[in-house]
This record gives sequence, structure tokens and C-alpha cells, in this order.
Amino acid sequence: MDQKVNVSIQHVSKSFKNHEVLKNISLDVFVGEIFGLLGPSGSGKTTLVKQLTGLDSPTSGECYLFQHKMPNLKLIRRIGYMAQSDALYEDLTAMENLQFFSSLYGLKKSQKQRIEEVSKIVNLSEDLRKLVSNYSGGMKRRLSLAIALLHDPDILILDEPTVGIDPVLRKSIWKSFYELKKRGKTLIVTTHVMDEAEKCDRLGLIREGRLIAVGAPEELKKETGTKTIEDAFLKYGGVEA
Ligand SMILES: Nc1ncnc2c1ncn2[C@@H]1O[C@H](COP(=O)(O)OP(=O)(O)OP(=O)(O)O)[C@@H](O)[C@H]1O
Repeated sequence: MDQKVNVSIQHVSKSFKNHEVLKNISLDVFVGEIFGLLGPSGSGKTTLVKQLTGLDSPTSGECYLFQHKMPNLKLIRRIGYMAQSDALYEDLTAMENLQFFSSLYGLKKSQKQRIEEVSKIVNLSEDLRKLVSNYSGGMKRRLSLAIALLHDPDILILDEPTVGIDPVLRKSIWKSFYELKKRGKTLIVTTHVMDEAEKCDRLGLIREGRLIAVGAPEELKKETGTKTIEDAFLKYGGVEA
């Protein structure tokens, strides 16, 4: 794997009033890596990825993307962000949503072709004429993912991308993640699903705002003498598996 650092989180802490949600997190993610942030609900995963996108700023510490300090408006086009809640226009069709976002990204000539490509990846090609308000939760997730992919970003930050998506489609979406990786893209994926965590090149385990371990799934299991990521997580968290 290319060991060039693409994302660097340096001593990041974040507090909301008196509540310290992220506690001195430092972490590097490499070019072409699928990096998973794994942690229970409320552990701080979303807050951490928001600091990366530049949508929020840390109370202390810094985030660097492509060696540039965030926030940096110039980098927006190189980042694809899929938030946990879908930011879609419900009264428009999926096609109109995709057209709207491609105009925002300034895709002109390539727009039609790119919409076709991303729709295929998320398996929505047959449903583009439907109103988003008639979409199921999983379809909305898939449309959000397609939008995050539209401008072919170098770094993809995906907050729980496969929630509400059935296992068959989840598998095909992961296949497309591997294809993106092959093309040199860097993916940061938050999850609390263990089998999904196993699919990542490396994982950062987050518990109560602290990064308690970083490593490849196999390494983490080996180091803790456990058979599952879930048990490794518990061991690192000080709980006997
Ligand atoms: N804007 C905010 N104001 C106050 N507290 C916040 C804010 N955003 C997040 N928090 C708190 O920060 C903590 C971490 O939340 P966060 O959403 O980052 O967790 P998470 O690991 O992504 O959880 P989930 O998997 O449920 O999305 C929670 O206690 C949450 O209530």
C-alpha cells in the first residue's frame, strides 16, 4: 500500500459546552486506504468526520487533508461527504437531485454520463424518475452515496453509508468501495457493524471520544488474542472478552 498520508488528524479535541466529545485524537490515513471508524453510538464518530470535512472546527488540534489545513474551501471539490442523515430534495426525482448536485459541482459535459455511472454503482438506474419522497430509507442512502461520488472525489468520507441497505446490495456497494480504492481513492467509513469493520484495511476504534486502538482487523485480533473485532474492541476498552 502507498504509505503517503492523505488525512492527518493531530491532537483533535472537541467540546460542546462542558462536554468533551473528542479527546486528543491523532490519526493518519493513507492514500488508497479504506479506513473504518468503529465505535458504539455516541462515541464521537460523526463529530470526528465533521472536523475532517471542515463543516466543524475542533476546540483544539488540527486536521489536514492533502497536507492542507482544514477548513479549506478549495478542497471541497476533492472531498465527497455522505452525512448520516440524507440531505435530499424530497419533492424532486432522484434524477433531478443528481442533476442539481452535478450543477453545483460544475459538471457540464460529463454530467449525463457521470449520473449514469454513479446510479449504476448504487443500483438505482431503474428508479431515477421516481420522486425521492417515494423512496425507501435504503434507496435514499444509496442516492446520497451516488451524490457523494458524483464529482469523483479523491477522499470519500462516508458516515454509516450502508445503514438500512440489504445484505446483497451492501455487498455490491462494498465491491464499489474496493474499486474506488483500486483507483487510488481514500475512503473513511464510520460504522458500528462488526462485519463491515472486517472489510476495512485498517480500523480506528473509538470509545467515549478516545481512540483506543488503530490497526488492521487481523492485527487488532492478534494483539488482543481474540477471534472477533467485537471481542478485540472490548479488550481494548478494558472489558474482559
Ligand atoms: N452539536 C452538538 N451539540 C452538543 N452535543 C453534541 C453535538 N453533536 C454531537 N454531540 C454529542 O457528542 C457525542 C458524540 O456524538 P456523535 O454523533 O459524534 O457520535 P457517533 O459515534 O457518531 O454516534 P452514532 O453512531 O449514534 O451516530 C454525543 O454525546 C452527542 O450527544
